[in-house]
Amino acid sequence: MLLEETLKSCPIVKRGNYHYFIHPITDGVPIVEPKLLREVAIRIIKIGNFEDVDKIVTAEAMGIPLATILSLYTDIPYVIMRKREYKLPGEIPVFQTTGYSKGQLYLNGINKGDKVVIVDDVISTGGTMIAIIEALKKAGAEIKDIICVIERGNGKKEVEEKTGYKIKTLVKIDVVDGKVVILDK
Ligand SMILES: O=P(O)(O)OC[C@H]1O[C@H](OP(=O)(O)OP(=O)(O)O)[C@H](O)[C@@H]1O
Ligand SMILES: Nc1nc2[nH]cnc2c(=O)[nH]1
Repeated sequence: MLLEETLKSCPIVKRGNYHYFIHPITDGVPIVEPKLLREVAIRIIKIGNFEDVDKIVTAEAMGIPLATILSLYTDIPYVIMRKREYKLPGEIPVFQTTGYSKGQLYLNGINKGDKVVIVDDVISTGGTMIAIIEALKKAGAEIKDIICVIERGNGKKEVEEKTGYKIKTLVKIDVVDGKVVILDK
């Protein structure tokens, strides 16, 4: 499949000590082909539980194209957790750490009792997913499903153990000797 094929040949750069892979779905770089975006969206819809869901939730920045195409396919509106504070009433700030960055994420637009599906492009350390789940719990949302396109490292397992939520992914990878390798899930 195109996702796996394109991952195997994608470039790796160092961000501090972190070996960061660069791929159209996770970076928008160098170019996003519609057939790849479509494949990924259809695969997410096949494994995800979008029935009776009020809102899709994602995090800035690279969850946005995914949430957009999923919203168009499912007719479910979406909410972006932004890195910028808007100071709207009820805005929920949470702390986000990744393998290479630290910052805040801000949740708006979720009402108590909303049924939500979380989508993101990649789960690595799991720091971002912990922040998203924390914000949604504070907002009183009901998390119906969590889907990330790519998993690497132990983050998925750690988040599952810590939060009790199951996280679905399309592909598991590792970065070995400057290359992406596809792992069995
Ligand atoms: O599991 P983690 O270690 O937290 O990594 C996963 C996060 O890293 C990327 O976001 P990033 O904050 O780099 O923002 P970007 O989407 O703007 O690249 C990606 O979109 C995930 O949200
Ligand atoms: N593009 C990209 N996004 C990430 N988010 C967390 N880790 C990574 C990575 O290695 N590459």
